Amino acid sequence: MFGRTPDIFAFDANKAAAMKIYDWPTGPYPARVRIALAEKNLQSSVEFVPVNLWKGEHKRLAFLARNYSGTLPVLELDNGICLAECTAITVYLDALAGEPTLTGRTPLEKGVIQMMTKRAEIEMLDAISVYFHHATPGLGPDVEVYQNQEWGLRQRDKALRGMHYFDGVLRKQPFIAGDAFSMADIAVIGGFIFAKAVELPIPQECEALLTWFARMQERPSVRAQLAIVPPKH
Ligand SMILES: N[C@@H](CCC(=O)N[C@@H](CS(=O)(=O)O)C(=O)NCC(=O)O)C(=O)O
Repeated sequence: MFGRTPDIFAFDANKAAAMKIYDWPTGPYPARVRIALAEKNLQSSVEFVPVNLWKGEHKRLAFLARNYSGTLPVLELDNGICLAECTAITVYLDALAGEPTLTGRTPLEKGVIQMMTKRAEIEMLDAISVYFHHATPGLGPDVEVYQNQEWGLRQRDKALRGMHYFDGVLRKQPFIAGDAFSMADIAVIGGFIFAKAVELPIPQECEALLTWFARMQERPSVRAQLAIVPPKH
């Protein structure tokens, strides 16, 4: 049905060195892919190409040709194929190098990790992003061409509810999707990064969530990402 596996699935260390990631080093979503790359020991296989969000470079035709949605990050393969969307990029990277360690090995693990990653986006990360773009100056007036403060504030409140939800999850299990670290944990870490960037505090009563985040920072991949100094824009 699918015929020959396309080249993009044939991992070749030399070819992989030609992979490019278009991103902003300290962006919350790009952080998800950077952490995944570190977890898979693939950082040396990619070239990072900065895209200045504050100048609206991600909304210019040249970039939109790489990602219709005009968001970062984008993974560009040496054959020109561009993968956008953090979850999709992580699934690709996890399958590219060795055994899957981030997206699940069994059908159930894969399903639960996908569900909890999407829930982390819907209930926390994306909600904070909407708050940032609609209820704060965001990327500035030249980029934020439409804002709806009420919608932004509603999404901020949704994110706070989401933090309580994940706190409840982590009172019953050590990681977001169960007994092992996964792509779902990385998505919630992205939520923490965005929450810090917009100065939205994690409620102090979310003790399990805060304890989990402290534990996540023991991972070299996470510690390294949080140590990146934001470049001037
Ligand atoms: N669904 C996308 C969302 C990506 C996203 O929103 N990225 C931010 C980058 S960052 O804010 O995390 O640095 C962006 O491009 N924002 C620009 C914009 O929304 O105009 C994904 O999962 O990759």
